[in-house]
Amino acid sequence: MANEELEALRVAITETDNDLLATIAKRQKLTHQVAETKIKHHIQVRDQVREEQLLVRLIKQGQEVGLDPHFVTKLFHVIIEDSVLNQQSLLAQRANPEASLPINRVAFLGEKGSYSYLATQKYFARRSGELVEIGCKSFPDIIATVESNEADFAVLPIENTSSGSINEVYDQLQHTRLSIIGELTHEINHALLIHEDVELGKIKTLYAHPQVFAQCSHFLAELGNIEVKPCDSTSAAMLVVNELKSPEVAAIGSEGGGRLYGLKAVKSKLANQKENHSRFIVVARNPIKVPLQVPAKTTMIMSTVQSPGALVDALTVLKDNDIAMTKLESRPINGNPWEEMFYIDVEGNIEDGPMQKAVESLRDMTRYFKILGCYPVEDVAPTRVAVASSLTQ
Ligand SMILES: C=C(O[C@@H]1C=C(C(=O)O)C=C[C@H]1O)C(=O)O
Repeated sequence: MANEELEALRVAITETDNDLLATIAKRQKLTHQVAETKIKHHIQVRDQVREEQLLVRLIKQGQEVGLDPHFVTKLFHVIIEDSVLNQQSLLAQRANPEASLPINRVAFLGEKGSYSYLATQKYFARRSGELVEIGCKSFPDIIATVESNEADFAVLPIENTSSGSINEVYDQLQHTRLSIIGELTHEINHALLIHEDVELGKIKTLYAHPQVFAQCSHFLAELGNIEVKPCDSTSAAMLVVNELKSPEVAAIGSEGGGRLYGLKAVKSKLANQKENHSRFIVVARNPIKVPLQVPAKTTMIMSTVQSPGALVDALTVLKDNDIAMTKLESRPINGNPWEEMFYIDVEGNIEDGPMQKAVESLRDMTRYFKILGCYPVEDVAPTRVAVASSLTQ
């Protein structure tokens, strides 16, 4: 009897969920039309005034039907983020028809289940065309695969909130002819993964990528006397544990990835930082044009002349042109001891006037200067509304 009652309610919930999906799909189609209109009339994709107005109205209307303002705000932040990213992606694809391929061959580190694999899936979900995944063993292999035209794109992790910059990838960028055409941030939730058929006993050996060990150093210190074995990728670590089927071994990787290898997660959130995210870049053989209606970022590398204040002078050029720097990184130059290559991320489109002026000055005053790429910003900062005040309106 209780079961029948529950079943009937669940049928009604299923129907409501289906209606919700249909409504969200309808909204998405409308925002697609909005993007077409913005292309035609050269209007900026993001309109935070409009977002604020709609959030205030929805919070109020939600409250009238008994919905918590925080819930409504959170829900619509997700919906708006998706809408903005889809519109940006459409504009970028229209501006670069030659880069919109029927088949996207994408190189990444590891195999199915690695974090790079998950990031690849996420980035290419918004692009048209079929996805062909090409798993690689190392960062140089990934770059070579795109340079030799065996792949069209590569997805590479560049920095992580727990372990910082991924130097190996920065070093690869110094020598490649490839351009950065996109970026994305992906949550990295490290879990302890063991084979499904074994009981969690005394783990003696842990398999993972060296980056993972770096991000989980506090957890490893707690574990004490355990042998850590570095692998080429998190998916390679999962494969080893799957094959060994021993209660004494475990891998660290994503829970979803582990499932693909018959592994279960027995502990999660293992990284030193609670908020553990990685930023990935997407590279291709040719640069792309970013429409001026889309927020853009530009990455450049340079080595300055060896005189006091040379780096300060270079950074002053950015300041004088009102260009905001979002990241500054330095790496040694191979073969030139004690000389540094600076990697600079700035907000701005390479086709914008102030950016062109700054680039011209930087080319003149540095020993080496190269633009690594200009690409759409994937980070959609949520529009904040004062929840309490909107309720009193
Ligand atoms: C859909 C639009 O584009 C963006 C997305 C919005 C949304 O999904 O509601 C609102 C404003 C814009 O930032 C729009 O301009 O109306």
